[in-house]
Amino acid sequence: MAVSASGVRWDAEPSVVVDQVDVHYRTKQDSSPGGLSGPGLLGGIRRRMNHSGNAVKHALHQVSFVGYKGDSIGIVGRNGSGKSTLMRVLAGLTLPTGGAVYAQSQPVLLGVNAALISSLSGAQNIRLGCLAMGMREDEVDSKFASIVDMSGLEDEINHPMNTYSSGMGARLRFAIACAVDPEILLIDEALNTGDAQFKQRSKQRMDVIREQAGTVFLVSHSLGTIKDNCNRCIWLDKGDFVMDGTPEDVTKEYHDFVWRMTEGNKDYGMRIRNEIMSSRPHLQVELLESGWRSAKAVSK
Ligand SMILES: Nc1ncnc2c1ncn2[C@@H]1O[C@H](COP(=O)(O)OP(=O)(O)OP(=O)(O)O)[C@@H](O)[C@H]1O
Repeated sequence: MAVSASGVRWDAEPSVVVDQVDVHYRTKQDSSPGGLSGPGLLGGIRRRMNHSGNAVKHALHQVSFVGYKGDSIGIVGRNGSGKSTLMRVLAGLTLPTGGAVYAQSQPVLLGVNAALISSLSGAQNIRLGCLAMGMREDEVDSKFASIVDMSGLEDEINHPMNTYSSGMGARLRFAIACAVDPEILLIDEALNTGDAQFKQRSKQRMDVIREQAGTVFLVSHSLGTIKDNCNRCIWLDKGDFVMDGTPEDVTKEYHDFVWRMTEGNKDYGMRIRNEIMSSRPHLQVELLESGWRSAKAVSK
């Protein structure tokens, strides 16, 4: 599927429309003598504080894009760029401060911290996780064997989860999240801890979701993982939506940017980043007669 610079396509059906989403976090400042609100730093801090003295963090700023059925969208960006926040907004776990998200079905978030209980066995956590995602007891029974198979934990499934390595835990969480056959699956860094066999299995599972006209979002710091698993990539930086395009194009620009920021000229890096960002057409979300939303690209 072709991906234009605006990310808008007419040959595919939208599954998620993100319309000018802002997320601002408010955090209490440390008022201790050595804390950030100390007098020497007041000038810099005040600009980012609201009148109650709380710091305001702009985790996402006017983020707009459309996810289509069959898309597997990689999300890249430096630490603190807003990738996990975007996943949480898509899953409905964090409410946007502004803007809106329209999704054709409930997105399922698979995070490294998915709420399983470490003192329980893998088998008990499969039941717990599936019930928590809304499956019935009989559905859990019928899918149990395939979840164990997907997790690759046949021998360890009755051991407590706190005896698992991080990769084994990630495999179990992935297998549980996939069991509900989500149309929209959000994966936050979970694939990075798995071994080669798990990476192969998870890729196959993601391919099946896409083939069934689902949409996968994949947050990863591994550009290889993004290129191997995605047909499209979004680059976030400090809450800004910088670029949307093919994984090859976006990861190359992002890689060059990171190199400039760490090894080269930061001002030049930021200038190129801002130029890429401002060359992106503006997305205008439209309400269709069907009640659903679509989007068109308009020049700024
Ligand atoms: N619950 C929170 N309260 C206050 N600030 C938060 C909260 N969650 C995230 N932030 C801030 O919002 C910004 C974006 O965080 P987020 O976790 O979405 O980034 P990220 O791109 O996923 O980072 P990483 O690559 O390090 O996982 C960061 O500056 C972070 O400090």
